[in-house]
Amino acid sequence: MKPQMQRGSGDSKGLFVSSTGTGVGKTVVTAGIAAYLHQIRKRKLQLWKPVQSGVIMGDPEADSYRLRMGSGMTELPEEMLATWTLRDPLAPWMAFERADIAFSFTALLEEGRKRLEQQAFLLIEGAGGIAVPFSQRHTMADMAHELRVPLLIVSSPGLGTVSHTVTAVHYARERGNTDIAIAFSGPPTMAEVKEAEENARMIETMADVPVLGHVPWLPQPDRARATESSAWAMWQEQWLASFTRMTRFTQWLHERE
Ligand SMILES: Nc1ncnc2c1ncn2[C@@H]1O[C@H](COP(=O)(O)OP(=O)(O)OP(=O)(O)O)[C@@H](O)[C@H]1O
Ligand SMILES: C[C@H](N)[C@H](N)CCCCCC(=O)O
Ligand SMILES: [Mg+2]
Repeated sequence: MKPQMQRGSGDSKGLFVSSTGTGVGKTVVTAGIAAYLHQIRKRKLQLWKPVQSGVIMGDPEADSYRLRMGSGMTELPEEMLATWTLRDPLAPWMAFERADIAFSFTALLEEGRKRLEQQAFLLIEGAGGIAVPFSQRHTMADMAHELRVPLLIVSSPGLGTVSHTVTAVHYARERGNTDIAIAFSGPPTMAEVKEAEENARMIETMADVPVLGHVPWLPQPDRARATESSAWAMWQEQWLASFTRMTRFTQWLHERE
């Protein structure tokens, strides 16, 4: 595997978490990485969801809510976490259009660069998969590239993942990204260990990217318990107990902190 670092200017550090599609596990993985960097590594952190759609602020289903509670960074106001919260559950391009909002990619990048300058590691969760558009011209991959941060693509461990993941990596590269890794997220029922390992090997060989491992399957507190900080504390404790043993993943993170 070629070591390919993609870094912001100066001391800016961050990570863009994307995926092969929507609903694969970006929020769970981003919250889990944040809990690890914040609680175990004691790293100064910022969390950012540039655009979320299909929710309202404060809804326990909103990514901004789940990132804040899942990371344990409850001192962060939820409003700081998400720049745009759009009602319609659509790709940002169409969600902006339907809400009659004139979206500016340049302004979003400016905000990203300011956030990167704040002497804290910036964890960004994209919306949907890697090719999801903010606008006619710009996608999630463009944002990761423009901000010069490494890209983590969350994908499924099971049948179908090889084509989805290899395609996603090729697309990300075509849009300029060089430092790319994969994390599997999915229930144990989705793939036997042997199958997930074989899928990882095919992806690594075909796309020349590291597959950092299969994160724990650990459902977050449901809507009924989403306001209970003890339920989130238990989720973090269980997540960290498993995640800290994923040495390939944690090593990859340490090299980019
Ligand atoms: N590792 C995991 N453990 C437990 N549940 C998971 C895991 N990964 C994904 N899920 C579940 O799968 C669903 C989708 O996950 P998640 O919301 O993290 O996806 P996403 O990629 O962030 O979606 P979006 O594109 O809407 O932002 C959720 O119900 C979530 O709880
Ligand atoms: C509403 C959903 N949860 C996401 N935030 C947006 C997903 C957009 C997916 C667009 C697509 O790939 O077709
Ligand atoms: Mg999400």
